[in-house]
Amino acid sequence: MAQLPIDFTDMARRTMGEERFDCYLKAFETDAPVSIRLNPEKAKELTTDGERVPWCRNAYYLPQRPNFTYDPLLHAGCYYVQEAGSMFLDTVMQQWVPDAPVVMIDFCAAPGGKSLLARTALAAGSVLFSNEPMRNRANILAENVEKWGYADHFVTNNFPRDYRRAKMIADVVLCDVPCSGEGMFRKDEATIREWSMQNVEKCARLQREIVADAWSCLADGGLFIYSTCTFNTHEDEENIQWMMDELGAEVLPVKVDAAWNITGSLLDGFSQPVYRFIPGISKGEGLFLCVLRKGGAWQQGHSLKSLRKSQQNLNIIYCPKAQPDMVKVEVNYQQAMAYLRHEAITLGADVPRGMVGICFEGHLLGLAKNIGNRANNLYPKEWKIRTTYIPNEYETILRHT
Ligand SMILES: C[S@@+](CC[C@H](N)C(=O)[O-])C[C@H]1O[C@@H](n2cnc3c(N)ncnc32)[C@H](O)[C@@H]1O
Repeated sequence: MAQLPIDFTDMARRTMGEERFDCYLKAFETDAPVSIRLNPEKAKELTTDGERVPWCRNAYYLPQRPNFTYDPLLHAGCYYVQEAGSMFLDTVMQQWVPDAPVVMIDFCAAPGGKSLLARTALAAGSVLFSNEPMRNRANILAENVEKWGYADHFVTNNFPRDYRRAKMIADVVLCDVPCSGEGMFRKDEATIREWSMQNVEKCARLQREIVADAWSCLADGGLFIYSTCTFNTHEDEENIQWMMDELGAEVLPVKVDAAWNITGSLLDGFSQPVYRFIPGISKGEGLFLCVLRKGGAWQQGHSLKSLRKSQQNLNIIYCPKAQPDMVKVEVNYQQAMAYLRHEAITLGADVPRGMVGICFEGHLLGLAKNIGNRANNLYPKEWKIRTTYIPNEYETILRHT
């Protein structure tokens, strides 16, 4: 592992305290836990035997990291591989998001883990806009959203200021802001090399810019969820203090279980409820999260009414489409992998010509045009898996209930 920067260890030891910091360092001697979240709309008959992630519905730790690329059910959107700490969002959504149709915007959404979780947790009739300003990352987000397959889930490629200019209004806003990534050090060595005190300060400034634009899109009485995957108080507590002072935000508490070992405020003199998952202390990688509310009375349905007009000014790169009626064809594991590699596949002689849906274990992978002696593969080229090796046997990650 790359050496942790001395400025980081000095600061983290000071803010976390000696005992916590030692637990955190010890975490580097073990691998990061692997966890997945099932899609309740698609994986109805599926489960897995791992230990449950206690703060999130439908979520499990796996005993080891399988090669997910070789599982067609991942590509079918039956589950998503997500770091467990990030799944704390589910507890927050259950406690604070109204059980009524709402508009939600996730301003920094790629690759999409929190957006997919949020879409699953929102009440029917809600609309979620998942935004990502970097085009290549927005395309990955759109792929994940399409595979997850919920109605009323849009992907945009804008900056938060474009939403402000479009006068978009949401009941719930999530800003999982770009950060210095201290919580990812165990999982991703590149974040260690990129870390510097200057970068922490640069991130803290950018985060305030994003938050200010996002805040202007929040309805009166609306909820604002701020999160980072870093531990330093400049990007965390100090930004929350700034939101309270400059934007008039009120911080809301979240009921948590003591067994989750969540760490609260690490800033002297700051006693608002904030929630930190520190590797070695909570079972996951790093997360900082705080829930805030805008003043004023929330009016149900108000934001949905103004949506049509404001969304015209956004760069929507994906909107959900209804699946056309078609014949579904079940394929075996080798055929499924060939299909996902964008190769032509041959279907049975009894399969009718024309557009067919290719399914693995009953789950749709995508479309093909059957022309008789072969089927033209219509799986999106950008999604194709690039592995040349395919295991002979299907190693299942999920099992039927
Ligand atoms: C921590 S990641 C988000 C992870 C995501 N929420 C998830 O759960 O998969 C932060 C994202 O913010 C994006 N970003 C960078 N600059 C931004 C800006 N000015 N406004 C909004 N998002 C930005 C990054 O490209 C990155 O995809």
